[in-house]
Amino acid sequence: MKHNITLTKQGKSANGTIQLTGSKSECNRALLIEALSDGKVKVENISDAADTVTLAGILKPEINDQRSEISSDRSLTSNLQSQTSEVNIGPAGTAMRFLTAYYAIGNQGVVLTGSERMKQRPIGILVDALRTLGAEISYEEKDGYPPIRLSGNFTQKTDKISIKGNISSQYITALLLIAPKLPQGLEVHIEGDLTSRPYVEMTLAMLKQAGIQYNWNDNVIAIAHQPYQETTLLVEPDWSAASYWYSIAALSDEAELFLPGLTSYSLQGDSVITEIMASFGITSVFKDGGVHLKKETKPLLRTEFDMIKCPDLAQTVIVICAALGHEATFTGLETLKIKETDRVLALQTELAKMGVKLIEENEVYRLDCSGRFIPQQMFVGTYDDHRMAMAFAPLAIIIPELEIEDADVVEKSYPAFWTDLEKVGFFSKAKV
Ligand SMILES: O=C(O)C1=C[C@@H](OP(=O)(O)O)[C@@H](O)[C@H](O)C1
Ligand SMILES: C=C(OP(=O)(O)O)C(=O)O
Repeated sequence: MKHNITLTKQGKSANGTIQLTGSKSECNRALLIEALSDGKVKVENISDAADTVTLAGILKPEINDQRSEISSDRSLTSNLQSQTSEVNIGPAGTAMRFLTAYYAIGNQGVVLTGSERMKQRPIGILVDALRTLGAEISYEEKDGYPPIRLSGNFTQKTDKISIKGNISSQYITALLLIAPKLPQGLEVHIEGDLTSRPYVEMTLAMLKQAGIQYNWNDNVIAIAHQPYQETTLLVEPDWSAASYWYSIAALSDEAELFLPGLTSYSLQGDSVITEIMASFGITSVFKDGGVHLKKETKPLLRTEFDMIKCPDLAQTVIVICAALGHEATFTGLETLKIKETDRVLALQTELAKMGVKLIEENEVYRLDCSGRFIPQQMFVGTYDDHRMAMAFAPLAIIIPELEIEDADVVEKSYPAFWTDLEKVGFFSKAKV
């Protein structure tokens, strides 16, 4: 059952310490590496993001028992336990792509499926690459989209594949994660531009931590067949989740927040939020084992933002600009249309409720704040997208009564979001 909440905020200051959950992206990679490592790799600081819990439950059937008690109707379960062959990963895109590669080279026949939205998120580019490698995969419903059937028969036919880089980096990560297990290793040739590049860098850095050597030259990444080394992968808190705290700081008159565990040398590309938010007067000081955010008043001069390396920050930054009435242009938003929802359309629809337009011209998006107003009340539609809920929630600082649709949507990456907000003076009430 979906339920909405009304969010209000007392005062315009935000002070406190917020312990964020582990990075969903790091955890999902770590779980795959662990599963492929023949027991050599362990994972520490596992995230409680629903997407990660779902993936862990599928890859580590022994924790399924515990999960069945905590699972919500959103985190769908794998039925590996009951020995049937359908694996349902719900709305977890990264997990869908990684498991496609994992089962493609395994010896277990499965049908891999997900939420209704997952059935609209393309997977054909990855399936084609895996078929070229030797996997047997067919589509159960619509060509190019989940659900897919993986036969469990795999004989490597080639060690070189070409793959488009501009649709989703997750396809490339999925291939790199299985590469060390392939008898002939793998050379991935990336065609055209590579979107979300820091996520590929994260994959390679984590493989390296697990003892895997690679070579990245121009558009070719090569990984030989090789064993994993014994190691423990320690997951850092989630920088994409941290972005909402930067947003709260930016919209407050006064803010001092401490986010333990975050580092300046993060594997997560979304740590670039520190640089982006410096332009909004938020300083980030790394000390005491985390990052201290502080609001300082300074003129906001930056007007161009390229989100191609950090697409998950796009909603956060666009909503902050809209809230501040700061006109800016945004590029690198192409992949937003195939995420949890069409995020461009969702932003356009919701920002229109405060008179702000996001106008596209030749892949450049201009935020037009000429008709902007601050309503007394606003209903925020969230479209099954956790980032819609979290990017708009800070608006409660400036909008007296904010209603947010389907509050549980945040569970996908940040289940404690609403309770964390209460620590700094937000108040959320179930809407009846
Ligand atoms: O590899 C990952 O962990 C992710 C890659 C990005 O996707 P795309 O490469 O599809 O942009 C990002 O948006 C997603 O939330 C997580
Ligand atoms: C796009 C996202 O996730 P995924 O692709 O894993 O569903 C996200 O968390 O913003």
